[in-house]
Amino acid sequence: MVDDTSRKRTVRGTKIRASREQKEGRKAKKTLARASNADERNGDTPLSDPEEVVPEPFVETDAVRSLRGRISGWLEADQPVHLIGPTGSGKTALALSAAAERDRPVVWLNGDEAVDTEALVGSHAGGERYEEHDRYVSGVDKKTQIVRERWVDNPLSVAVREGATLVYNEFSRSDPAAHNVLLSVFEEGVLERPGKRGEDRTIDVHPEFRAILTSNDVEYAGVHEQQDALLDRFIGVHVDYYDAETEREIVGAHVDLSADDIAAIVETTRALRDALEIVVGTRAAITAATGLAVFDGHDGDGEFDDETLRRVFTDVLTPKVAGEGGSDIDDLRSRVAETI
Ligand SMILES: Nc1ncnc2c1ncn2[C@@H]1O[C@H](COP(=O)(O)OP(=O)(O)OP(=O)(O)O)[C@@H](O)[C@H]1O
Repeated sequence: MVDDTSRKRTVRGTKIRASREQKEGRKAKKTLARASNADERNGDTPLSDPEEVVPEPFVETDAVRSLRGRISGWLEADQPVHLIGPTGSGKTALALSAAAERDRPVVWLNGDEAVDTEALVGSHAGGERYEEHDRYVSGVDKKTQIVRERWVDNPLSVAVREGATLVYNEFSRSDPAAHNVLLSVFEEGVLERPGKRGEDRTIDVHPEFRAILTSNDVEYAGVHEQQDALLDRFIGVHVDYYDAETEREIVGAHVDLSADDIAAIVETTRALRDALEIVVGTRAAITAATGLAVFDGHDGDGEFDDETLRRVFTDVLTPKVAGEGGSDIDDLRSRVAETI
């Protein structure tokens, strides 16, 4: 019977070549380590394939194609594009369609009060303690304690590094101070990661990185005014409501109603848009159509009766005035009734 102690001694004294299995194992471990580093760096930021972000449905009329052509042209000219327009006019759908046209991954970011520099760029996710065991030579177990600072990149860093198209929706809802890091991205092609320690504190902007930002017109409540120095670096494309034909096609693509019904809904939407001070976007037309498809309410001639149209449009638009007192809702009801 072989004495265990002596076997260890013998083995320790012999130079052992790593077996093929050991080599394969180490290679696999390295691959895994690389993959998990990438996941870690990307944090929760998904990199979408361009075809995944195509809005569904997406209607392309001359008006839509012309706007998207302008956006795509400016992106090709390496200019960040800022889509500005009223709520529900189609900015997000256009931004995603233009992003999908580029054959690059897409990173999505939603602006709001909570977005600060860290949320854009990344942060330390705490220290991670792990033990490294060296069992290369059987019988020898060398342990080393390593504490590694984990840094997790957020959407801007991921997009800049990967050469993605960043779609930054409702950009003007975020605190303008958070956007200081954007200046050097667009001006010098460098992203600084404040808070990051070590040599890779900055990232060189990938040549294929592009940004499409969307904002409601600045007069809308709750929107911060962004610094001029930054706005100056964007191309501004105004996205107004589409022409009636495009709106009809859009509403018809979303809701299964007859062409006559869709035409009546779009005509009513556009009349209310002109008559009321509140924003009556294409989204409102789609929502009204969704309701009308359920409530029906056709008269003897097969047309929507006015009373049903009034009720549905009042319900759709009430959230825009609710909270400002009951009299505003009464006012809305009578203005809708006058228009329809
Ligand atoms: N070309 C299009 N084809 C199909 N649907 C569209 C198109 N453009 C806009 N829409 C639809 O119209 C509605 C409003 O569009 P979107 O959300 O893009 O507007 P927005 O201007 O980004 O709105 P908000 O300012 O509220 O974010 C959505 O339901 C969207 O799907």
